[in-house]
Amino acid sequence: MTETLVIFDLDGTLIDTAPDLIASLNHVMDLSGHAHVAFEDITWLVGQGALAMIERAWSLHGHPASPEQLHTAFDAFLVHYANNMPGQSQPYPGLVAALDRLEAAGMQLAVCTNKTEALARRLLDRLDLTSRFAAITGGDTFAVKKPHGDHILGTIEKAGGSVGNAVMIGDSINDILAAQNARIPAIGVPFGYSDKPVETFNPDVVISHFDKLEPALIKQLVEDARPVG
Ligand SMILES: O=C(O)COP(=O)(O)O
Ligand SMILES: [Mg+2]
Repeated sequence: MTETLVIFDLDGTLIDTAPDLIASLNHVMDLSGHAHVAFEDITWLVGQGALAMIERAWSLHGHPASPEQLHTAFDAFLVHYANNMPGQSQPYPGLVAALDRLEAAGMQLAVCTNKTEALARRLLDRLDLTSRFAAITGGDTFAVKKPHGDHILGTIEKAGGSVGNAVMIGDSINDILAAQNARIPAIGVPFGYSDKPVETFNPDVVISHFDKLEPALIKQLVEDARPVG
């Protein structure tokens, strides 16, 4: 049997990236002459990748972007965001200790994010976390991204895991839906960026802090998801 695989979302789950995402987004808003977005808008803007974030920010101010404007803004965002990493972004409290516990219990770890794979790798590199993960996949790694189940299935395959022995942890509807679509258990975290409470997406369990992420919980979720008989 393969090792148990614990798959993490990135923005709003592993790492609190909001201040840097908002700073780079507002840099782009400056370039295009639009008003800044407020920090509180993060819950509505993040989750579908940077392109969607920029599109939503422009619409928020009543300036729907043309495809050309969107791509120019996207390129400027990527440069600004990549150049300023890691900025203020940091792992959520208790994360590193939780990763240590899972690894000590023989579990494997992976990242499945809608960020571009290059940005995700660069950020995890700068925070010295890359070597922890058997696979890191982004919104542009496959033909589809979360909430499509194939983003998770592709991540499991890259990590050398199996569908019957994997769990997804995330902060947004895309993470929970992707887990449900891939038919693996979902753990919700309430400290990230979601415009609705994570429990409304029906994850199997919600943990309020990484202190609660114990190997026994993961094993139980995998066990409960197994078909009877
Ligand atoms: O950057 C985004 O919009 C989404 O990123 P996430 O999938 O890691 O939450
Ligand atoms: Mg997220």
